[in-house]
Amino acid sequence: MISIAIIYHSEDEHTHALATTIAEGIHAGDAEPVVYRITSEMIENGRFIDDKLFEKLKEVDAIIFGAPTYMGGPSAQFKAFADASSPSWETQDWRGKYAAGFTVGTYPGGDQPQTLQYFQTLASQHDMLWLSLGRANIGVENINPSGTSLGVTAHTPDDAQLSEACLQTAFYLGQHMVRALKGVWHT
Ligand SMILES: Cc1cc2nc3c(=O)[nH]c(=O)nc-3n(C[C@H](O)[C@H](O)[C@H](O)COP(=O)(O)O)c2cc1C
Repeated sequence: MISIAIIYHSEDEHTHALATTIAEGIHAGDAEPVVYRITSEMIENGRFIDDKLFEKLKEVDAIIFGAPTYMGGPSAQFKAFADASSPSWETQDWRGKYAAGFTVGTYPGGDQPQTLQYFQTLASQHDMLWLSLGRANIGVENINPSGTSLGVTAHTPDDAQLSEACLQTAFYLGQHMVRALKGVWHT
């Protein structure tokens, strides 16, 4: 069975809600999500350490990265994970796997695409294949309201719940990744 890792950090549950919804989209496509939440407690002296995670990531077919946007980039907790992927980079363990990303910020123009650009750079360092959303709204209503092609962006004015459109975009990404891995593209 196709397995897709979702590796993310979330403090206040918004990124977590997107991760959960992406996992539902993966399930709906008849594939297995491997969901892993990075927490601050996993980081000691600035270093994220979990050798078992990196062993597991060798086996999955794709990795989807997620983090809140903090000061125009991914949160430090996510960055600690990314830095800890350096040994996997040395041996190019993730080469040829698909990658994608999602993020949340307070403001509609809160620099969320910068976070996605960082994820894309991380994926490129690992020689992964970036899965964009393209024009994800073709034939599908009420998704990707920001029109961001790099991945899923959401915003949470006044710390409110995520909009239905943001959640549907996350669900779409999960399904989209499964379709990409099966080589069956949405029209
Ligand atoms: C240190 C810090 C920096 C932040 N920087 C940004 C930012 O650059 N742009 C933005 O739109 N929101 C920013 N936010 C808001 C968070 O992205 C927002 O609260 C998000 O929902 C947090 O995700 P979470 O609920 O998964 O923890 C920042 C929040 C914190 C705590």
